[in-house]
Amino acid sequence: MVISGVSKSDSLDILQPANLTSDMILEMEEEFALLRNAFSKTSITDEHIAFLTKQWYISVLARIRINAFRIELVGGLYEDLLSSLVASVEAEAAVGNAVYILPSLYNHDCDPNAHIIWIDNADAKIKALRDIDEGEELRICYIDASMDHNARQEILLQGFGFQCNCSRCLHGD
Ligand SMILES: C[S@@+](CC[C@H](N)C(=O)[O-])C[C@H]1O[C@@H](n2cnc3c(N)ncnc32)[C@H](O)[C@@H]1O
Repeated sequence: MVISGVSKSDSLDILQPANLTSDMILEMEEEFALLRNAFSKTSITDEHIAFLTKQWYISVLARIRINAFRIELVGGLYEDLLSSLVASVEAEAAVGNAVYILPSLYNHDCDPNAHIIWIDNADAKIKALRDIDEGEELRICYIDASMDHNARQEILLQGFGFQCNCSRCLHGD
């Protein structure tokens, strides 16, 4: 999970690539003001909430965005789940977003060997998509892997802030 490090000035870009409208910025500012206001009404001293700056809030939202999973509950056969790769499922199917400690550690691969699934409840389970060698890193796919090389690179860079080092991308596929 990306939880440490100094937030970069481009956090805001990673937060909502391409779609960051002035309304959304306004909404974030309102949420931040609400949060600060809530703290200021408690007996917590200013010194203890000195960390609570707008930049801190934005960096937290950015980290949540990078690490969060869109939960799509799937009932039915285990085998059917293979067809429901993360980003290919319609947004309407999502029941919420969540950050999980362990699943947040999985790196992305455009040819993943594992997939996070939700069956009946919000407990995240990992399903192998093929035989996995001992010691092989488990990697999931953050996006729709059926897109072409350039489209995947762009989404991963703009949306998740990294240049993909998976074998498929390194081979220009
Ligand atoms: C959800 S975290 C995954 C865990 C992260 N590697 C860690 O150690 O905390 C996502 C971050 O991992 C890195 N990452 C994941 N998949 C990657 C990939 N295929 N190529 C390069 N960096 C990747 C990027 O820095 C990305 O922002």
